[in-house]
Amino acid sequence: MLETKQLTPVETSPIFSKMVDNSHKNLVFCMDKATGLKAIIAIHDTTLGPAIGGTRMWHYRSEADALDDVLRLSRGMTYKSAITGLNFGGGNAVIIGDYNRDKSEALMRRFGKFVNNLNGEFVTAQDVGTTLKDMEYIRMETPHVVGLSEALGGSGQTGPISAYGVYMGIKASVKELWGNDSLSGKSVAVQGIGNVGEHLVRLLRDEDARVYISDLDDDRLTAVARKHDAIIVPNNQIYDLDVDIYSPCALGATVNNETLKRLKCAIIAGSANNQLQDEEVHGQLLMDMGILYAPDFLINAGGLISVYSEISGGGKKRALQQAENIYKVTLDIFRMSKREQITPNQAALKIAEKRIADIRSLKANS
Ligand SMILES: NC(=O)c1ccc[n+]([C@@H]2O[C@H](COP(=O)([O-])OP(=O)(O)OC[C@H]3O[C@@H](n4cnc5c(N)ncnc54)[C@H](O)[C@@H]3O)[C@@H](O)[C@H]2O)c1
Repeated sequence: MLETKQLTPVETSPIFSKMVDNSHKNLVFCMDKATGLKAIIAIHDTTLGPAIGGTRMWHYRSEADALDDVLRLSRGMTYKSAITGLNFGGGNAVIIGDYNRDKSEALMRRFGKFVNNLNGEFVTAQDVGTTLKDMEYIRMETPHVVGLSEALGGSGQTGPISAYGVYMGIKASVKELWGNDSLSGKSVAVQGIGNVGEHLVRLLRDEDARVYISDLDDDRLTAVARKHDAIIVPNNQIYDLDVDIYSPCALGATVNNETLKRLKCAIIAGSANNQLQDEEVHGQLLMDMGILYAPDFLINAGGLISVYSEISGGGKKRALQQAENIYKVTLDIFRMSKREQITPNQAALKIAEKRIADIRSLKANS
């Protein structure tokens, strides 16, 4: 008789448990010694369509941080598409490295080959640390890239339309709190004046809001302050300002235990993905503190709307109309949040998850 040997249980890998936690579908690790490429592609959900998401290049403190970022970003993309009514799933990619020092044509093209191997299950676009030029390099290796320059038939920079969507979300939040949506005389702290932030500053200043700005790039700060008559504040003081609105437009997780002790605003509404360090904990804390939070994945969907128009052929006018609709959806979310006594983030997730579940069952039964 064969002796059966008892196998010792395999220690649970933090990678797999992290995938299980948020039901991720696929995770691809991309490595190329010749170009120094180290990247991770995460596919969260493809119920509504191919997983779409940016490729971010960032000097992460650790590979674990990069993994956490890509898992959170890809999940956010699923809900962003779902709540905006687009037929995309959610995915994202991160390239680990300093975009000023480590980027090259060969590295981006090698990354493009990894994207191509996924046969269209993942479609990528520009994000923090990548440019339209990088998208052109990726396009040399795969058709599964959007947000190309207008000269190449793409929809061009997504910053302006993303900023417009965020502006709509801010106006809806102001209407919810103060009964009318005028920004004249309102004070806004914009953290990060990059592609989205600068356009947002312009829209806010056009409506006569008082705008404070911070960024890591001093030259850019001076130029934007001069161009739009905005007030520069040192990075570490942005959370202490006595303003009506805090608008995070740099990186995520800036709403956390530390900053919540300092923030004095009535509204948080910005473009950065994953602004709440912990959705449940900090979403609830904001509600308890009486700070109105406009869900990031809802109001920053302008860029996605823009690249969707590139694929669907909807055109700029249609994309602008869809971005304008963020105003109405944001107000609907606030109403649902009040009615059901849940946070605005939970309300937005509930609507997005319902759409995904409905379409999943429609597909299963057809
Ligand atoms: N570009 C889009 O269409 C789009 C769409 C949706 C969401 N977003 C998100 O919005 C945010 C901004 O996007 P972007 O395209 O403007 O990026 P960007 O790289 O052009 O600009 C980001 C800016 O933030 C600054 N910054 C970084 N860390 C900072 C800090 N700690 N304090 C102050 N400033 C800091 C950078 O110096 C840079 O100027 C990102 O989180 C991005 O994921 C962008």
